[in-house]
Amino acid sequence: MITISELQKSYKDNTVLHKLSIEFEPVGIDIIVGINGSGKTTLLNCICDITPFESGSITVDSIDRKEKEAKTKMYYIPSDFYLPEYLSGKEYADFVFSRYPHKDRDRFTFVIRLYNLESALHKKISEYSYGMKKKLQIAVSLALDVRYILADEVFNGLDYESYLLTEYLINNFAKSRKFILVSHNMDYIKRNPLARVYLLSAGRMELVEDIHKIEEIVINNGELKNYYDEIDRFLHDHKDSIE
Ligand SMILES: Nc1ncnc2c1ncn2[C@@H]1O[C@H](COP(=O)(O)OP(=O)(O)OP(=O)(O)O)[C@@H](O)[C@H]1O
Repeated sequence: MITISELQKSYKDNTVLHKLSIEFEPVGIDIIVGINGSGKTTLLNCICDITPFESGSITVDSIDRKEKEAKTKMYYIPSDFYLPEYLSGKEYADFVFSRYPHKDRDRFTFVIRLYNLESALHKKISEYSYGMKKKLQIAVSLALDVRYILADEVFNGLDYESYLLTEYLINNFAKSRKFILVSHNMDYIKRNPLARVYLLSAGRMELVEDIHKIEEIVINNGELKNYYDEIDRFLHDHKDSIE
């Protein structure tokens, strides 16, 4: 279980996470939604010890997140990732695998084949498209025997077939591990009612009991309602020149 307790994180005077407490169970899929800038990436970065925080604690299966043992229980696929472009896909995978005690190379080969990346594996990452880089990272993550896979907008950049394939992989691999996904993909959220959905807002997280209310919550929590009203007023007051 990943246990976050009273997590407080600010950037200068901008408090992003405010005494946030949450527990992520060790299997299944948890999805974090929230408006832009609500702190979703910051939260994942705090869990993976990429970003320091002022107070509170984060443990991974009761081990402090800073311990090596905690880090080898997690793998993180960030939304903005910088892969070493001078390596081939295979060299990159081997590099990641060397840092984790337990992995299954057959699983890696299997997922790479599903993604049609076998021949690309020997090419330099600099020749990969964004979607190919994403698939490489997903294949690496699924090959690792890690309990927790954290991913920021994992479906971005995938074509529709690859998206459906990735959804199927995640749903099935989640039977024995945990995926913590930051996603704005409402299609995915609606298609996977067993996933738990959390809304991050004003520095805190709450479970969304009824996912059909997400749109309503986002509209009311953010500026969207005001923007809708502004658009209506603007179109009422300004004649559209195309008419
Ligand atoms: N390195 C940083 N220095 C200063 N402020 C930062 C830094 N990183 C993030 N922030 C601020 O922290 C807040 C949360 O940012 P974060 O990227 O965690 O949000 P997010 O929910 O992931 O947003 P998005 O949906 O746009 O990806 C924002 O106000 C952002 O401007």
